[in-house]
Amino acid sequence: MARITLEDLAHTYFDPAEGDVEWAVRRLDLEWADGGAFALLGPSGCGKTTLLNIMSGLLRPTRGRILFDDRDVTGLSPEARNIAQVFQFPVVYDTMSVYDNIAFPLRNRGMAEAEIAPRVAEIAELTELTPMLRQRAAGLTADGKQKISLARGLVRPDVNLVMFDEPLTVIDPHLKWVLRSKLRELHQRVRTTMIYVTHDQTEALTFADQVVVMNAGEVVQIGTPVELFEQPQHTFVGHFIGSPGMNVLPAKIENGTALFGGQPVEVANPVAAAEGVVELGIRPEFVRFAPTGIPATVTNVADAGRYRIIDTESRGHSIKLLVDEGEPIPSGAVNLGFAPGQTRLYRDGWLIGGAGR
Ligand SMILES: Nc1ncnc2c1ncn2[C@@H]1O[C@H](COP(=O)(O)OP(=O)(O)OP(=O)(O)O)[C@@H](O)[C@H]1O
Repeated sequence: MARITLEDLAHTYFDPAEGDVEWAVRRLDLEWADGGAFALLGPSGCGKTTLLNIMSGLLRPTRGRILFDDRDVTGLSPEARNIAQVFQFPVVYDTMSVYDNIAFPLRNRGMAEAEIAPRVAEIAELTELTPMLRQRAAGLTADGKQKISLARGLVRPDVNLVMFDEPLTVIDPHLKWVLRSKLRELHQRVRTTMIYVTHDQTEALTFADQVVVMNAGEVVQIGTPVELFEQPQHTFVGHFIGSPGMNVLPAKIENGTALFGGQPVEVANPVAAAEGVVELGIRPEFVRFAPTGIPATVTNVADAGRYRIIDTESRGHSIKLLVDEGEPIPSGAVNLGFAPGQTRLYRDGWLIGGAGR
């Protein structure tokens, strides 16, 4: 196990000497605590795989250093870093048995057969492979083969880090749910530093204690699932996490007061020192129908099981809110109230007075 530090890291696939090049990962300082369960979450193309390959040693960063505890590993090969990686698609030896596939990384490191057997048995149990241990891997379904990859990634007790790169892509939906909880349970048992890379918020939020959210080559927030939900430091986080995501509305600050459509709105973050055009963020969970407030019109009602998602329009802007099952929904002209403790202002995407900028 190790604490992983990324120091002043940046990467471009182009020649930086050419000047104004595109950066796949922009300047980054990040520490992954020893033994933590992390997720790296962001949309396609935001730089997750680039960062993962830099940490595993497949890619040398254009700038910066990678430390495992206090050891600089920037120039070390993947093998020398002693990490395990599970990829999106199964990597298995078809001609070997399931048992031999799982035992492979242990044999490779010279572990005695007497020690290998209980370790393989334990990991096979966790990944539900026990009944197939004697079968040849070739006979398994895509699900089964990916479970072997997961088991192989998890079997070595001495690794510095286990990285999962969208590992559940080929797994069927029911098993996905089972494996997600199993991975979390497994982390709690072994406490190896684990990083789970995904674009799926449910996978990230179920697995991780700390989620690192990336957008456009940049880390926009690191936080617990609750922090990301309750205190988004960037409008991207508000919008990307949550279903539906945070409402982001144009607003202004005049004489220390936040205004939406010219109407004063009470907000949670300090805005007295700011002035001018900003964005107002409020999650649908914290918008209510109210006797007075922001005038709006209901445009759509969608049933989402225990609650409904209401679309409204106010001064040409869409505002969503959630209403519990059984609660009445007014029609025609309505008024909306924003919970003041959950209404925040952002400038250029970043929370005003927040930690980001
Ligand atoms: N070999 C490459 N050459 C040039 N540009 C690349 C290369 N690999 C990635 N990129 C670019 O770097 C940026 C980050 O890509 P990266 O694959 O790291 O993102 P990602 O978040 O992992 O996306 P995905 O989930 O789709 O794999 C993107 O703009 C991508 O087009």
